[in-house]
Amino acid sequence: MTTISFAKSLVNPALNILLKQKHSSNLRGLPVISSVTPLSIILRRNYAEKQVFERTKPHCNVGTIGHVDHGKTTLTAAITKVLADRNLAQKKGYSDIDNAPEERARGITINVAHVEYQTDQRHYGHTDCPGHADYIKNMITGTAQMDGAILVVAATDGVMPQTREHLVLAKQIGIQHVVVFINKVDAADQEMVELVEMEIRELMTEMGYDGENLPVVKGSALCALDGKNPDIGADAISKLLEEVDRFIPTPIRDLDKPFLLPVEAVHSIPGRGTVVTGRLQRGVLKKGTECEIVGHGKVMKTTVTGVEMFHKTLDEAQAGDQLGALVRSIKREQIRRGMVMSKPGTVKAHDNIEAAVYVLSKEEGGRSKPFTSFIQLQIFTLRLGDITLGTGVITKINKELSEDERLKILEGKKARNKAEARNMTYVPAVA
Ligand SMILES: Nc1nc2c(ncn2[C@@H]2O[C@H](COP(=O)(O)OP(=O)(O)OP(=O)(O)O)[C@@H](O)[C@H]2O)c(=O)[nH]1
Ligand SMILES: [Mg+2]
Repeated sequence: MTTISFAKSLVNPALNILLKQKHSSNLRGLPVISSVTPLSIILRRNYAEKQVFERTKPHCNVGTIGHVDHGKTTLTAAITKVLADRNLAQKKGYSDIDNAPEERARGITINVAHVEYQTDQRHYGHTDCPGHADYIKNMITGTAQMDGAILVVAATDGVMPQTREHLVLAKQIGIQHVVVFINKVDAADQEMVELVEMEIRELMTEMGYDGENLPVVKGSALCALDGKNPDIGADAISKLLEEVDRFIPTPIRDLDKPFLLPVEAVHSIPGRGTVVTGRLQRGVLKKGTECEIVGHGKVMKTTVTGVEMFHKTLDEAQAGDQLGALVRSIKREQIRRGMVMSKPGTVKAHDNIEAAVYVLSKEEGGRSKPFTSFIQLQIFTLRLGDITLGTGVITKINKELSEDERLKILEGKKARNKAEARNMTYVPAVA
């Protein structure tokens, strides 16, 4: 762990780095990096037909993570199908979830997608994350919204690079409860499935989870989706959901604190106004509430004139809800990702923070080269207590450089001249 300082960024070179702990805070206008949320598209389409959301069960946010093509989206679709058969969800087809043209063309998930379903116990918001290494920032944003995760591992492949990487990230983000689904058992023999289970339990232990005891469910999302082989299809999905209900606790939400909503996306609804979407991080948000939108050097006062979750209107959103808030007299262009919506006077913007960071090693999907002062980083999700933030530049790394280290930087052509190199400090990627 190394202490470094961040300031506002000018550019966004990609880097996998997670802020773990806040030492002092000073943040202004750090954009929240996030992905397009289909929730907002749903909101746009459905704002007119308003159903009312009734909060009859505790709400929990889960989602699917894992290596590319292991079946996360198929599983998400299968869950909605199995629950739709019990009137607990609206069935979502595979193409309803991966619905961007590029996703369809490439057959991979790029943006996270949010779907909604219920079990007998709870109401769920489910985020389907992309597995492809190129979209890791979307995965991080998606995972940051989860209270627990479903790790999908294909029995045909076993543990693959993003299985490991997603687990490292989930752990760093603070996901304490992971249920494993070994998928594609229709295409693998029994021996292989058992080997994969051993492999994944070992990996989970290595990552600091209770690998021996955590639930591992085996099945085939595709069979469930196609309504075939119920023992590995629908029944396996039901078993998975039972384990999710049992193993992932409903988090205790911070309902008493002033509300705070980091802006994930902003949309304009013709005839209605501007809608801000995101996950309410703390407090409750009611229709008619006065609020401030803070960040990027601005503080704007407005009133929330409507609140929605998964197409339905809400009288009151609670911490943990993935919502859309209609705001009065503010144009879409005035609000950007990176701002937060909060109770007036409770949040101040800063442009400097000091933080302890955990830097992913090359093996964990991070970089192999050292960081230098003034390097500009993209920090996909920063969890500073309650705040989720975005991009930054390291202005100072509090570690002295040895002569060798300085030379290494020079060789790496990070410094423009020797004088610059002498003033640089650097931190090696640590495991
Ligand atoms: N045989 C078999 N194939 C499956 C199963 N589940 C998914 N697949 C296939 O595996 C491929 C990838 O499935 P996806 O659901 O797109 O995988 P993904 O993990 O969402 O992929 P990314 O989001 O791009 O990382 C598709 O061709 C699916 O039809 C299964 O249970 N059995
Ligand atoms: Mg997918």
